[in-house]
Amino acid sequence: MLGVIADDFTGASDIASFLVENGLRTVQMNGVPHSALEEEVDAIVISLKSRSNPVAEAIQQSLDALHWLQKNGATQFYFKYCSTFDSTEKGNIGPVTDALLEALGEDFTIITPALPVNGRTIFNGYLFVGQVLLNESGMQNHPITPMKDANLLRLMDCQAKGKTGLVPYAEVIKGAENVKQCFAQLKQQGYRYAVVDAVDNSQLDVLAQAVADMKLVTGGSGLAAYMAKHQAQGKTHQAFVPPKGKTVILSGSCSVMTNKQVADYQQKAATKWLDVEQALTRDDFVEELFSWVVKHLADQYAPLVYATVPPEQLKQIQQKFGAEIASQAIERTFAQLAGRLRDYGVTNFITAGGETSSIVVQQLGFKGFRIGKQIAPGVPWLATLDAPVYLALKSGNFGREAFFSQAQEMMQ
Ligand SMILES: Nc1ncnc2c1ncn2[C@@H]1O[C@H](COP(=O)(O)OP(=O)(O)O)[C@@H](O)[C@H]1O
Ligand SMILES: O=C(O)[C@@H](O)C(=O)COP(=O)(O)O
Repeated sequence: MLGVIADDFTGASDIASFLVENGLRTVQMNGVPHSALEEEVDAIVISLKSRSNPVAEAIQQSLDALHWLQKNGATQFYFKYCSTFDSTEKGNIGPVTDALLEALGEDFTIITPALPVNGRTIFNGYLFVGQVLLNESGMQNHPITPMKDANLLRLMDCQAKGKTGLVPYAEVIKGAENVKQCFAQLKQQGYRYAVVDAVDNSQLDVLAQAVADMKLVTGGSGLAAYMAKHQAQGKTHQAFVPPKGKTVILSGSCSVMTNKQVADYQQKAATKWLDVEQALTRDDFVEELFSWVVKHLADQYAPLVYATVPPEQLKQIQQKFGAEIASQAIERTFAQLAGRLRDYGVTNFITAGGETSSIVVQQLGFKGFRIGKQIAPGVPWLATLDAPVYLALKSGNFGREAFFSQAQEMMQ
């Protein structure tokens, strides 16, 4: 059984959706569960909010997740992080990978954020988004993890204990046996991690075969899709769509794509900006947002509350209030608002942004999720295991311009 440790909630539903689409019976859990899993499944995904926590906390959460997965029957482990890496030279991917390797008694793994279906590819160890390098893609302006370097070897060398090598494209296309030999050579030369090039899905297919016996694999959801395909051997599962119900959209991502999605939705529905200053200074601000949402719940399209701003405005806000204070105030406001709306009877939540989605789901407190139909690659509908509540957790960069209306048009 495959045990996945995902460093945020959008990332968790992303990988879970690809596992299901490729035939594995999968559940997604909200944090490390307190009891054993009763269902019989092929894969378990644990959603953590560990991407930008202090490193010791991220390690502890990840090890707790590993131990729970081991107790619940997982035999191979996947550390899922963002396809845009979202981890600067001080980030958690290296230290968490080291801790997981150590706990499993292993000394080698791979680094593969590639997700070609969403334009994330790796060539000569550099991560591209579409046709540009990661650090030219808009990710250099990310509010929490500004990516100023696209070289995955350099990023890992700054973060992790060991040395990082490369399996270049020319070697990957020679096939799985050759890739395994490259791993063996790198290991012999004292490397602990291998960045593996992948410019399209066929390299991920090769790589999935090369890592079939690797105890710990790390990467984005692209490789996991092919690992699932090989494990499931042609099985398929029916994915659900959510029923129509009271719906709200909460957007806390400032990515290029989310900015476009908010602009698109402003032409279609009632939208309200979450002003950081008011979030910081007014005790009744959540109540005001709540009343505004309630007023629009019967509209044709659901109301959207958004903190999303373009890079220039983000810079000004961060200079005025401090980046951490601003982001915490926004996350707190979204979490409280989501809680109020759930108590009021809202059943369908669409959230944009990894940190934003994570805090909202943690606040709502459901045990876990079944995985439904994808709205866009990597963004499925989720049904909670505990109540008739449905969520779509959209990674900042995923989906097309009309994502928010498309998600609602799928409801039956
Ligand atoms: N207007 C804003 N000013 C300052 N910080 C913001 C603003 N809007 C969003 N943020 C913060 O930026 C972060 C975005 O991260 P996240 O939700 O993970 O989005 P993404 O998926 O694009 O990475 C959140 O912590 C959020 O609170
Ligand atoms: O791999 C991805 O790109 C996503 O699954 C992901 O990790 C989402 O993170 P955010 O962009 O912070 O939503």
